[in-house]
Amino acid sequence: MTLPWIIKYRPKTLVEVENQDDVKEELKKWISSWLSGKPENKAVLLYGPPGSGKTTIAQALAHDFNLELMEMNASDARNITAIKNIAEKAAISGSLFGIKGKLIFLDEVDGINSREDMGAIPAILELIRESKYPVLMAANDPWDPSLRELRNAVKMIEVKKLGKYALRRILQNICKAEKLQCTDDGIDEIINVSDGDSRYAINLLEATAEGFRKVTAEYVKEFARRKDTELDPFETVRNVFWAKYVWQAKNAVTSSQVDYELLMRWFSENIPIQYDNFEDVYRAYDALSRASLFLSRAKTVSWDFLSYTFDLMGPGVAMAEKEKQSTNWKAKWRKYQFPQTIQMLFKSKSNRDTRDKIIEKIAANIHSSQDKVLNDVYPEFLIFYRKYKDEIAKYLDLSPNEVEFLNTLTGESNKSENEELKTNKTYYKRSYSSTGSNTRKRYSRKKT
Ligand SMILES: Nc1ncnc2c1ncn2[C@@H]1O[C@H](COP(=O)(O)OP(=O)(O)OP(=O)(O)O)[C@@H](O)[C@H]1O
Repeated sequence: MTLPWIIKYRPKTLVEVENQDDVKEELKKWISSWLSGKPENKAVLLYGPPGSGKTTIAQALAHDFNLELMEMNASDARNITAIKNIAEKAAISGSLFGIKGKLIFLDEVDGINSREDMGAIPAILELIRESKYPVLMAANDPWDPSLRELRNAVKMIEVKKLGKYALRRILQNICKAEKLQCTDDGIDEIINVSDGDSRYAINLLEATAEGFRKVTAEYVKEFARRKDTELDPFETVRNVFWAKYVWQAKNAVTSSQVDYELLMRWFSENIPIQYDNFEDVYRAYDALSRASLFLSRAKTVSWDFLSYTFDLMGPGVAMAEKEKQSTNWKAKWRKYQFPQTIQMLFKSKSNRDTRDKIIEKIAANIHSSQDKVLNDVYPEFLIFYRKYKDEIAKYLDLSPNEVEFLNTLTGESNKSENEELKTNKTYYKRSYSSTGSNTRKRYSRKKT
């Protein structure tokens, strides 16, 4: 099975984690204080730049102390119900079978927007107070004023970005394990452009190896970081749709810094915009729905499934266009659209209440949970709504307010709002709950 290397080579134990000795020592002391029944601090917040190893350290810590890691990824950490849910479980001492203790891990708490996610921080504070288990958190930037109370309630531990020597060892070990020809200048080039971000460095090594079967400085430059591009979902989506070959599409998704779940919404929104042929649209949605399935399996069963998410979301969506097989194929330029569901996150509370009412009605009609409807059904629902407005309004018994809301939402997107969204990097950051807990933090993810 081909696993992304960031997952395949993620250290399992603290000993395997390069450097970060102070962090490891402090964490071991902290967990030991819990095990001795006198916890020094109820919660710890690990903070440091992306790819410095926060998620990796959390997982290795749980492994070494034989603790069950109860992870919440970036979007869960913004969801009050999800936090309360985990808090309830955490308030009960002893696990179901009394074998393993637990370590609660909330990734990317700096992604919480105090205005939009009102209640999330108080819920986390309550979780810390009530929990019978240690609560570990991670953030890139914990200095936002809205996180002040949280900072006061935890012990803060800084995770510094990895130095060149550590990064070199990580990359060289992978080259050796993969029996890959990596020149010294190739590794140097990766280290230079990665700026201490090990996730980026490993992804770049993998992308270069996959594209060229050899890692030299020259080849690495081909894939080198174009920061803005990577953070830009428009670019990732375009690179996938315009990929002529499987490896190009795969590279576009694996090197993107955009959160996987978010990326799925982008594809979901833009597949019918990019593809004209109905069968291409069908194949692309089919691949995307399978990607979504594997992502949820990756999060709940095993991160091994994550590689399928990459393959289906990138090459699966890209190769859905049959015409690509012809020699005359040319990429079609299209104006991509922001996912409607993401735009909603930025709208006022009353709008969100209206949306939630609609979701409640859909959920009741299809006998599904509201969470499922929001994540899996709602994006497609909006596409169908454009076509079958009247029928849907009648069937769901929508109020005039709800109809107006849906009409606005499915009409022309608001330019200034898009600009605002474009600058909100929080939503673009790949979470490895996606891979990390993620992925994580993502795929997320986060989340490898
Ligand atoms: N100290 C380390 N030793 C060995 N490998 C590491 C180390 N730190 C990170 N890595 C590798 O880099 C990958 C990314 O690290 P990780 O996801 O833990 O970073 P992070 O700090 O949680 O990033 P983010 O803030 O973006 O979530 C891991 O999958 C692992 O393979």
